[in-house]
Amino acid sequence: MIKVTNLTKKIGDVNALNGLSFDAQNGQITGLLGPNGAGKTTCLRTVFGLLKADSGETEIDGIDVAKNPMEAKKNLGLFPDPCGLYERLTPREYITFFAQLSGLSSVKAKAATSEVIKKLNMDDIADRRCQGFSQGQRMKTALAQAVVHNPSNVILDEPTRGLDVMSTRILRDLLIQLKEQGHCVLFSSHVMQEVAALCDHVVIMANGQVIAQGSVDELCEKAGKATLEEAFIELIGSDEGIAA
Ligand SMILES: Nc1ncnc2c1ncn2[C@@H]1O[C@H](COP(=O)(O)OP(=O)(O)OP(=O)(O)O)[C@@H](O)[C@H]1O
Repeated sequence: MIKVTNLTKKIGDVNALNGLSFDAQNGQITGLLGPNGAGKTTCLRTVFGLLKADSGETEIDGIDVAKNPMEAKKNLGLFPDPCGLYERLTPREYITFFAQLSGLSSVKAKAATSEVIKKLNMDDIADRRCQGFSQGQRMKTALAQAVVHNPSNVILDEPTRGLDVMSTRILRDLLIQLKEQGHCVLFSSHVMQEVAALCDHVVIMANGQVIAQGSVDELCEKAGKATLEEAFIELIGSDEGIAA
């Protein structure tokens, strides 16, 4: 479970986070929606401990990220930019390397890597160098890296940006798999259909604050609209955050 409470973060003159509070539960996919500059990336970076909030708390499974970052991160996987894989490594080498960085011994890292490769149906590419991989193959490798240490929580910042239809479908299926295994999945997106199709809980934010949150149905009901896209526009007061 991920819990952020009253987070504030000023970057330069901008209040990127302005008293942000929400929970993301285990066994659920939670979507962060908001217009450009709403604070989604800043929020996810703070959750991962890459940024330090000025005030407020972030907890991963009850562990305070600011006070106990190493312990908190053991329970957290961050889906990296799939373009940034080490081209000369095979997925098996790459995933094992990150498993060890997460604190697993060499033997346990190898076993965990074999397991995640099987789980994500990657046996056919596991021992090829990443160079030349398709976008879908890159994504699977990146996701395997994020979940190899079996974290209970996974965060993804606009994971389907730039992906083709097939790769997007692969990623969606993987996120549903994680949810069904009881993980807490938190991701940001501008794609309304994706959020509506995948998310159990949606947090709409603007100006570093939560504007509204709930299930897609609850948000539609609150806004008096039939679709999430219309509800978003009504609640935010503009259509700025919707992907073209
Ligand atoms: N390194 C930085 N320097 C200056 N301003 C920053 C920096 N990082 C974030 N900000 C500002 O903080 C605010 C929140 O930015 P953030 O990237 O978190 O928004 P976002 O919701 O992820 O936006 P987008 O949907 O466009 O990716 C914005 O006004 C942004 O310009």
